[in-house]
Amino acid sequence: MSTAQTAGTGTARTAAPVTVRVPAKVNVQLAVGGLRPDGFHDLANVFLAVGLYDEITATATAPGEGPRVTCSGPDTDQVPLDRTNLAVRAADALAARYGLVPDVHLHIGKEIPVAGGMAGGSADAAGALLACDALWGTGASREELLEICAELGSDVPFSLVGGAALGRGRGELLTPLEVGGVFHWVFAVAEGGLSTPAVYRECDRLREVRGGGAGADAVPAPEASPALLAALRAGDAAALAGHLANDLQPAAVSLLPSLDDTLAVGTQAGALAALVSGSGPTCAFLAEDAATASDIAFALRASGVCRTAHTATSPAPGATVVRPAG
Ligand SMILES: C[C@](O)(CO)[C@H](O)COP(=O)(O)OP(=O)(O)OC[C@H]1O[C@@H](n2ccc(N)nc2=O)[C@H](O)[C@@H]1O
Ligand SMILES: Nc1ncnc2c1ncn2[C@@H]1O[C@H](COP(=O)(O)OP(=O)(O)OP(=O)(O)O)[C@@H](O)[C@H]1O
Repeated sequence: MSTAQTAGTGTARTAAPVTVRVPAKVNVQLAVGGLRPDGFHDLANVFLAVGLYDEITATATAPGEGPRVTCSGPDTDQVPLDRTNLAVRAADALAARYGLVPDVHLHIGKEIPVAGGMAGGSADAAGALLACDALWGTGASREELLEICAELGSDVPFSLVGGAALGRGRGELLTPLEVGGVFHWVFAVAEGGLSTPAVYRECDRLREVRGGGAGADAVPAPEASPALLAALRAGDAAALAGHLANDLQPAAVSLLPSLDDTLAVGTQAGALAALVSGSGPTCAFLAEDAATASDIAFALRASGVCRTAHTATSPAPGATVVRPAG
């Protein structure tokens, strides 16, 4: 047992470490509208949580020590271990709201690719928020947690709620969606990452070039596809395959043209459909069943077009406390 000191009240409590598991996401539809004055784009963002997880463990440290973060997993060297880490920013934000000193060690067990378009940093932020809330006994409401999530990043609210949801605004305003079955996926992880702002900038640049300089006014308001939402509701993989769409895909491919080869290999190996996940460079392949997903992952690994490939199913639950068991 360790001791947490809350600066706001000056009282010491004993608290066991808290571990939270948080899923990755794939955007089954990402409709990108025009550039807003605040630098974000209006979206119709259909999020689906997938069963690839980061685990965030929050442990109380000595009073006055401040936050500390460590990370384990294949991409550890690309994760910042200072106050810019999104998990630390989440702990800082919760502590600031409740007048506490964030004396906490956050350990990230990382499975989600870094800068891969699967909301890995966002997952860590949502996980750290929930873990610190439990560790410190702050008892923040769901609404308060969602508000802090939205301040931390556009994808962070979805990492907290999981399942499937339509994200409006810059992606932070969520409406839960019904999912009628299990979907089987393969994710091809690229060597290196892509910067999300750079991919949005490239999307704007391509639109300018292809629209003959017509600008943001020519971009239609983003709308979720009713046929795609119906396919999700029905749990119908073949129908969903026909409606997967990502407006950021041309930009990601423009920045990393080898993604076309990755998409082709997975498609030839039997995927129902292939697309870039969010801002990329991870490529997502929808498969008919678990056996086909394994075959596609094997073909992708053997081809050398990606660093590795994972299979996973969706939907997956949002951020969940796994230790201490509830
Ligand atoms: C590509 C997606 O992953 C799809 O879910 C998200 O839209 C990105 O969400 P995120 O990584 O949480 O992004 P944020 O941390 O909120 O924003 C990072 C940067 O991405 C760009 N950005 C992000 C969201 C949005 N709706 N429009 C944007 O243009 C902006 O340049 C912003 O400064
Ligand atoms: N806990 C964290 N895990 C990973 N990256 C982090 C974390 N905190 C900060 N970062 C920084 O954020 C950048 C983006 O990482 P992240 O894994 O969130 O990208 P992403 O999955 O493409 O994001 P999204 O899909 O939400 O656009 C990294 O390059 C890294 O510098």
